[in-house]
Amino acid sequence: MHDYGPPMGYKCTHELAALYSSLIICKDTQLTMLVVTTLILILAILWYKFKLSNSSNGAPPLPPGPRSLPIVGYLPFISPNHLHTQLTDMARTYGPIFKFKLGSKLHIVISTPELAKEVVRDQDETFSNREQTIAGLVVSNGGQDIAFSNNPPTWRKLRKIFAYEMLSNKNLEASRFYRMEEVRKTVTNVFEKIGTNVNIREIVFATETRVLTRTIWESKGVKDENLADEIDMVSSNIFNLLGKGNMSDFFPILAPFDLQGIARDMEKQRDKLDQLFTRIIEDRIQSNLKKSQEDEVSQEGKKDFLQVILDYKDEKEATPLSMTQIKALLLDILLGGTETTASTTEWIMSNIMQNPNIMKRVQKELVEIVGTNNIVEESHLSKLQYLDATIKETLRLYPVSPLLLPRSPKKTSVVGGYTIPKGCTIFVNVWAIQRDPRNWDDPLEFNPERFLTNKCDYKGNNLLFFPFGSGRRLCPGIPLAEKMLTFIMASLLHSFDWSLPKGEKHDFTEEFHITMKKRNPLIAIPSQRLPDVSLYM
Ligand code: HEM
Repeated sequence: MHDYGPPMGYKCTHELAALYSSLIICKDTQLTMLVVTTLILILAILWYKFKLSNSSNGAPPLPPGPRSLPIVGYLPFISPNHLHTQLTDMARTYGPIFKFKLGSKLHIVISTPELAKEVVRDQDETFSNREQTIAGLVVSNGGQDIAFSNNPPTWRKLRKIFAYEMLSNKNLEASRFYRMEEVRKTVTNVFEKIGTNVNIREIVFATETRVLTRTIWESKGVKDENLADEIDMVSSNIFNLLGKGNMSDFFPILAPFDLQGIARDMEKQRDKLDQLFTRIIEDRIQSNLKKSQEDEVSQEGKKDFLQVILDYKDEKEATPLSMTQIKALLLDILLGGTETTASTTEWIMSNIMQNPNIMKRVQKELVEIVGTNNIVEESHLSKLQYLDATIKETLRLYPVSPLLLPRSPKKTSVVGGYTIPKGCTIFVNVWAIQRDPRNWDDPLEFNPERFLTNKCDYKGNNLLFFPFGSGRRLCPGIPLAEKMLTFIMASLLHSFDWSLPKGEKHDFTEEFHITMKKRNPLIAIPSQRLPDVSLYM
């Protein structure tokens, strides 16, 4: 029996007594409640202080010296499909820099141009490592390519060859014919489908794969459509696997079990691609041996990419590239170029179709620059300023890599006054920055006009608009991407009018895998626009 009387000043009524006895049963319970209440109070105070220290609104000034960034959440293993929007919402609560754990891995999210500058420009060297995923490491043979590499000497060498040799103006000019022929083939294919459903993403993916495969190895002779189709299929499979959330990445302790079979499936795809590449490279080495030195393949200015890579010799040591390095370059150009261009084209077309006035204006420009008794050629592209602005506006609202390719600091460093531990994962939320009302007027309005007045480019110098990244890891494929995006869009809009299937509505739902694409593919119906049918042949 415990004797707890009513508090002083209370009349002992039956109700009060009943309430009292239901709340306070014994002394031990009272003590427990006291401890629990105190704990809750302490946690509430800590949470409040923590929120304040992360809040962008009314945040107290940071004390001098780096502070530890508190963890704002432990996201359990999640499907990454909406990661960029989730992280944008979290930034509204926790401010422009916050950290959270995905599984056992620490992630830091940056959501303002000022902080992005600290990472990708001011401390570019420190933050130049990539966050390496298991699928990425498998497909790149342990990061031996450019995109997944964390080995500065190899990365530098391969990137130099990629940007200055393969994608040099001279080589891009030499491969102009393949782009022209393949884009024309696509126009003919679409013409045959007039009045029926066309999947925009699929036709662009196939066009881009054919352009790239021919640019890589078909300077003359190798015309293997099946090979291009096989590569098309393997690349799509690789992309699917790269975009899957892998438990082993978030809980490395589980990696040996490969519970989702992602590493195993990726090994299969890598081996298939490896066999295809081996076939192509060995064929070329054999045919080079047979051919005379005056052969077209080896003539200045007429080399395809494969020949450029095979002829490359290290400046100092005069050593050629290893077979693994050659394959790694082929892998990067195929993976880097197909999915990104196809997804971006689909977003551009969706936005243009949803805005009939913009469609009219793009087509009016095409009539002025190209004419209606002519076909689009690369010489027209630089004059298509309104189309260029429309592409930029799409890349602003729908950057296909909304969090860039994640980076990781080589050493512990400081960003925004906070300590950033070595080896964590950094997400630069370009999607949030490019939609932030502090950076853009009416940010959610699709308005290409803004890029006619504001002549900014996407070469990584302007951290309000950097869909291709910035700093030393900036996308090296920009010259090719820009040509292909403009050429395909100009050709599809010059040759056809486009409408949605009856009863369909525009759907802009995003889904983020390794790139951000439309959840439901854009299906559109083409109709003939040019008077002369021979312009479609
Ligand atoms: C619409 C087209 C494209 C977009 C939006 C795009 C975007 C990007 C982004 C955001 C990055 C990461 C940059 C960073 O971390 O700062 C990147 C890297 C890369 N891109 Fe692209 N890209 C496109 C087309 C291409 C093309 C056509 C190629 C090749 C022909 C390519 C090859 C690469 C490679 C190899 C990397 C890795 C660079 C490195 O890690 O050093 N990309 N791209």
